[in-house]
Amino acid sequence: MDDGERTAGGDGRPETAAVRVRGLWKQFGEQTAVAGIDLDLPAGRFIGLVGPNGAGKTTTLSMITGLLRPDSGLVEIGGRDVWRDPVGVKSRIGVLPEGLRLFERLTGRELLTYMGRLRGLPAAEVERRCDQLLDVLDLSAAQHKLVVDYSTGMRKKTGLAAALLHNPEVLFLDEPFEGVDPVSAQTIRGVLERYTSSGATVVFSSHVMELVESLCDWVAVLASGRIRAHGPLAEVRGAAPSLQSAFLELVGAQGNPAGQSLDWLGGPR
Ligand SMILES: Nc1ncnc2c1ncn2[C@@H]1O[C@H](COP(=O)(O)OP(=O)(O)OP(=O)(O)O)[C@@H](O)[C@H]1O
Repeated sequence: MDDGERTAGGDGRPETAAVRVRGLWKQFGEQTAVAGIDLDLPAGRFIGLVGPNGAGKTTTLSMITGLLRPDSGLVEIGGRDVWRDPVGVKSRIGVLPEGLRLFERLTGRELLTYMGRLRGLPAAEVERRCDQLLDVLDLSAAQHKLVVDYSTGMRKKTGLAAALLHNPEVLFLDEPFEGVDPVSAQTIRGVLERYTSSGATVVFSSHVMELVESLCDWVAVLASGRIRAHGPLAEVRGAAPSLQSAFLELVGAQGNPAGQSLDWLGGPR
């Protein structure tokens, strides 16, 4: 796509690219983590970035969101270059990174208030949005507890609230459901579905195919630092019975033959 703005959705929907990636490359010493990615992520979609462990998902998302400088390549969000206009881009995106670090000695409420003020929102608006987010994410009862005492799920939900406070156009989430119980997962899911139904874009990485299949309407499959397939979910799944089977075929996973070398396991003790 030369202008990078209109892309064919593949399911009959003409689409605007929320994120445009060209020739993205990252090397760590001898290890090529991301090997030349070209991708247009359509706006208003629930997008899953899937791939096996070590495929390059976190590295890709970190480069797209301006957290890690690529060796080469271009990333544009809403038509703005992430590395030439970092402030312009960062005001329009929300990020829930992997291994999220929060200020442990603030309460959940204080943390969100701080983030909202950093984003330049007026104090009254921050308070209003904090009330609503804490309520919707079931964090109201814990809002005056220190973050250091929060569980994994509470941390993810706090991170999500912080990423949503300024009402970004695109939300990037690295493994948002990892370590989250089914109740919290359902809550997070509801918030994200509501967010995308208003025309915003969610991009999240995961290796849990069932989750991606049930949430996303558009997927990109990454393996060994390269895009193996991308497009509307139904198109990527093709004739395969599930995204999981399509994924295994795409990433060429023969795997280890079910641990056949573990001849001692389960034998006489
Ligand atoms: N800072 C780093 N230094 C050296 N190698 C790195 C670094 N970050 C990532 N890598 C390597 O780059 C490759 C891609 O890693 P990345 O974390 O992006 O994969 P991933 O798809 O997010 O994996 P996972 O699903 O296991 O989180 C891996 O081989 C990893 O070991």
